[in-house]
Amino acid sequence: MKLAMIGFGQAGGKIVDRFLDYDDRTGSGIVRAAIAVNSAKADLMGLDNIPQENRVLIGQARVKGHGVGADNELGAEVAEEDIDEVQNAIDQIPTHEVDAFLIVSGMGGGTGSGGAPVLAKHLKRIYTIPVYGLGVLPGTDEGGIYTLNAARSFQTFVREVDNLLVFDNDSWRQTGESVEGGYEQINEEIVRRFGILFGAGEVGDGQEVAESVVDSSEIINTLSGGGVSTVGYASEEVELSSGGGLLSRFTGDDGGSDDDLDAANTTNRITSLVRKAALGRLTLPCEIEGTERALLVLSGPPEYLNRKGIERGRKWLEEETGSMEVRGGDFPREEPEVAAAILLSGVTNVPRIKRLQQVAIEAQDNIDDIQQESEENLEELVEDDEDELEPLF
Ligand SMILES: Nc1nc2c(ncn2[C@@H]2O[C@H](COP(=O)(O)OP(=O)(O)OP(=O)(O)O)[C@@H](O)[C@H]2O)c(=O)[nH]1
Repeated sequence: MKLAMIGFGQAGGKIVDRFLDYDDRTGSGIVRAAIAVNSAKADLMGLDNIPQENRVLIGQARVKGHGVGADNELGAEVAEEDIDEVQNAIDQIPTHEVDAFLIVSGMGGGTGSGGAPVLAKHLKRIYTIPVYGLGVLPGTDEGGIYTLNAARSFQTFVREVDNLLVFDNDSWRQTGESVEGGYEQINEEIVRRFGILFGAGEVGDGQEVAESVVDSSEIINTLSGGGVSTVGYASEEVELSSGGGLLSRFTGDDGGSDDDLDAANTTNRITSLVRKAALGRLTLPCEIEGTERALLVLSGPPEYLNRKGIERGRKWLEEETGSMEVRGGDFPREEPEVAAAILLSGVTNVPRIKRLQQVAIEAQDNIDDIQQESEENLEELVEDDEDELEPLF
């Protein structure tokens, strides 16, 4: 699947930068275009791979290239004011060659969390291709303002995009390690998981064609219907065999039984990887039961992939999620590992989101209280005034 990626804010820019590096390393060809948007000049300068001409500085008139300092209302305002600058950069992209937009952003800061939903709304008005979001939730130890920004922005972002893929920094830091210390690893995890998913179907010249190919339309169908998505992943190292495939490693006389054993091993490996991926750490931890749609992608050397394994994995996912819309296919790659990536789309039972919604409600209540208080004060003042004025009439 070919994507136009737009990294909004520092986290978004760094992750898109990393996607370009991933594309380079793996030849997966998913990033058709990459743009970084930020209100902080230094963050744009710190990027390695996004071309200079695709780095857009917004809000210069307001914040002079210094960032919005975690003020996400200001982030949204400068995005709205300078949306034409962003559009100018997007105009340079051959959008007819792109299957979807992916707006990547941290939800805790000011620029990305404020600006990403503004851009999503803008793109949806102009283009007919899907606009997806990849939102990164802050660590809970990062402080109230980050949580509050994420709580506010999440609701808006999920409403504006066709689907919001979520990665929760909080559940990914190592114990005792600050989130900042772990960004390198975290970002690698993000590009690996989303890279395999979006990379499926992008079979390059000379690559094996998958037995049951996952193509862009299957990814789009899984993401259609909106809501929030999470991704599971598990992998196992295997030996890359040259030419003769896996069978060449068996030397028994009875070729037939080796064949059976081989197929059974392959099937078992796939089904256990699917379970590990779905029940292990998800990019956004949640109950998988109640998921609306799912997509299973099995990647690895073709001799380690088989239709039976994928079919069993798919059936198991149907039972576990209760969804009747579980798609599956393979993604042959000459890498010494077999990996299962599972996209769970339209997840409903997500404790982290419930907590964030609670924060948003409490913040709203506080605002209501403050407003109510000031209205009461105002009424009192008016009444006092009236009391005072009464004798005059
Ligand atoms: N996964 C990941 N998260 C990051 C990274 N950098 C920052 N974050 C997270 O993103 C949030 C901060 O957002 P940033 O993108 O730095 O902020 P911004 O959108 O540039 O906004 P301002 O700096 O306030 O102008 C925090 O919650 C961090 O945890 C990164 O490289 N990877």
